Amino acid sequence: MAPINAFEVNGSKDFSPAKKTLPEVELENGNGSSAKRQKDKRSPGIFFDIFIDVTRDRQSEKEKEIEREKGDSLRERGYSYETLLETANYLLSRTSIRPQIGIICGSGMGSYWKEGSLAENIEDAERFPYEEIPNFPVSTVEGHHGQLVFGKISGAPVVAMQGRFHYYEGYPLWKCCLPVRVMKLLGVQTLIATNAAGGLNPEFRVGDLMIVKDHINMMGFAGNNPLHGPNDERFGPRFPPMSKAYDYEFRNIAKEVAKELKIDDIVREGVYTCLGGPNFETVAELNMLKLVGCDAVGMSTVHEVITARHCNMKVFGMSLITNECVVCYNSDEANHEEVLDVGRMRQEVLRKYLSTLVKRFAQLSSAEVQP
Ligand SMILES: O=P(O)(O)O[C@@H]1C[C@H](O)[C@@H](CO)O1
Ligand code: HPA
Repeated sequence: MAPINAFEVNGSKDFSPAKKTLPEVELENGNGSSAKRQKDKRSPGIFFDIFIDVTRDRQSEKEKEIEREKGDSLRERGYSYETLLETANYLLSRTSIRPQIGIICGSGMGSYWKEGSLAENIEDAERFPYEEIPNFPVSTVEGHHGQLVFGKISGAPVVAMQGRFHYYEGYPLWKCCLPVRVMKLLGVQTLIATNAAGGLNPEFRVGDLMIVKDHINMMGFAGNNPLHGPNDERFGPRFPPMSKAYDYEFRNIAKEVAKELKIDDIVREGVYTCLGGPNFETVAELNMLKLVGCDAVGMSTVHEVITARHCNMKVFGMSLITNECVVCYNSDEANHEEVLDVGRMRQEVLRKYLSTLVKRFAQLSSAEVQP
């Protein structure tokens, strides 16, 4: 039997290369007028002019309506550039800190308890409870502090979220990520997003730290994305690339620093994914996530990183592996207390590691702006 030729479809052979130019098409606009009709010599001049004017008026009315709706829906969502600028200006008028780095403290990293955590060790700290910040959501997770902390870490000006917003709390993704855009308007150039996560990679151990190399946006597969809806170009483009989401240089620095601090035996690198929560995953779900290349699973971060990259912030992601994911039916079940306990046990290491990283990232950024 003759081998099947990939170019042979339904018996016809076409080996010609793809045409470089596209065939001309006649475009019909939304109101039914077309270039052809405009050129139609048989149309009586005066009626034709009136027809064109009416069409043009209708078109500009329609455009205005679309613009109005776009503005309204953004306002309704409390997410307009102007609204977030109001929030950023409120904060800037109450603190002298001009943060360069934004940090989101995950479940194991100071969002639940004060003593010893990174967020509690910020120098010259000025704290803003979320409920006092205009247009800000409030934390509903029990035990989350829910405050923005401005100050310095190793001399670098920072703002830290002590408690984040999760989708499972009932907030839409854009609202979970609102603080990231506020950070951008505060002048933040680098986002450090941390989280607690279950380890899927069989080589990971509880208490390991995973530098996030990439993510899989599971919720995005179903169309749930923080950038869904009208796009405001002042934040970023309609179709942002996401193939360099986690900064390569930051990841290398994190590996170097892990060696310097002699914690490289617990520092890993891998792919993070986020599901909506609040339930922990089924065995079948975890097996599927493993199969598609996820090393750790959590309930946050992915949408924050998408929002940060959309507005051109550099991103570093770090997961604390708080539990081994249960991938057979006779193992113990995951629970939130375990997540918090591991966070508490690792907080000293995390504080040291992250504060060194803040210092190095800040040095890198200031070196980049030198002429
Ligand atoms: O805020 P993160 O993503 O660190 O919190 C994880 C996910 C859930 O909120 C919680 C589960 O224990 O930890
Ligand atoms: O196993 C987990 N699954 C989802 N989120 C988590 N956060 C900590 N551990 C986990």
